[in-house]
Amino acid sequence: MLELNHVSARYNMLTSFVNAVDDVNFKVENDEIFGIAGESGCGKSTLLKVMYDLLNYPLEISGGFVRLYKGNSETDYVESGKLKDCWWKEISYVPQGAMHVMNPVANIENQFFDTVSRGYHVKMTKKQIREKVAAYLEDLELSPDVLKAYPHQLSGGMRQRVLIALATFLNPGVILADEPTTALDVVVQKDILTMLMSVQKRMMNSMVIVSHDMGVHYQVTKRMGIMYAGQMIEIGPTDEIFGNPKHPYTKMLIGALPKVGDNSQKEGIPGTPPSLKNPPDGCRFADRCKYAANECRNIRPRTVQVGEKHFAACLLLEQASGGSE
Ligand SMILES: Nc1ncnc2c1ncn2[C@@H]1O[C@H](COP(=O)(O)OP(=O)(O)OP(=O)(O)O)[C@@H](O)[C@H]1O
Repeated sequence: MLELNHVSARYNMLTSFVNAVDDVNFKVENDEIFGIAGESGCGKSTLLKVMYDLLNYPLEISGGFVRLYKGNSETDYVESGKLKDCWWKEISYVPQGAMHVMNPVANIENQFFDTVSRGYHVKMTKKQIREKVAAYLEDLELSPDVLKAYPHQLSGGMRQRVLIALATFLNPGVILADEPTTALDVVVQKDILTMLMSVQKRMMNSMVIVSHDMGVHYQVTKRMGIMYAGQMIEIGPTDEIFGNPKHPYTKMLIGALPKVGDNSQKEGIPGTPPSLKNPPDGCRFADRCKYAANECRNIRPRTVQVGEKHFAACLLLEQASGGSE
């Protein structure tokens, strides 16, 4: 299980800050696929990096923490700053762009040797590792022949599958995947999503998928969060987000999706999100929201419960509910 406790993060540009993640608070349960959606630049990838403790300059945590629980324990955990010790074995990360993250001069077998040496503290011979890796690849319906290949010799889809195999080989409790299907054609996308789902089903771990593609969330995730301008503005079961969205932004996002048999003209969302260098004090969506009242521009909305396991941050919903978090 992974818990985010009022997490804020920013890029330190020396003369200013880009406040890419603002006060994000949620848990990813064991044995679930959780999705994070939102338009480009809203902070999805930054949030995933913070969840993995991949805090390279200029990115820094400016508030809160991430807590990674080991196995099913509620008392054995590690927090931001220490998560690196758990990389590969307890938590792993499939970054965007499989080509760029693999070592171009190492064949896939050597990349597996590397992974094992970073994640396992017990000694295994190369022969033992080779056998284990080959068996794992076969389980994932990947030919062990890929082990001899270099990344540039594989297709985009195959590289992504190998990356997922690498990230999941040591059976981590949490897997984070950033835009795992971007830049792949639809048939390959389907293969990748099927692979992720089958890995999760087998390991029964927590998986977090970041994607701007709502179709990916609809097909794969059980619960999801919608980000807007660095904040998590709605979170709930995926079928509720699609069937009964509450936040005006989510409503517009879902309303803009094409549906089979619906020939009506779809409306885009007018305007652009605010700058994250100097975001407004009130609701960050107010300038684009057709329901916004004057006070929405001044008062920061609190997160309120709007259904079973369903939460949204909107002043109008807060007023309607009486305002409990
Ligand atoms: N290295 C960086 N230095 C400064 N600002 C950055 C850096 N990386 C990202 N940002 C800014 O942080 C904000 C959030 O970016 P992020 O990449 O997390 O968004 P995203 O939702 O993942 O977008 P996309 O889907 O386009 O990747 C954006 O305003 C972006 O310009």
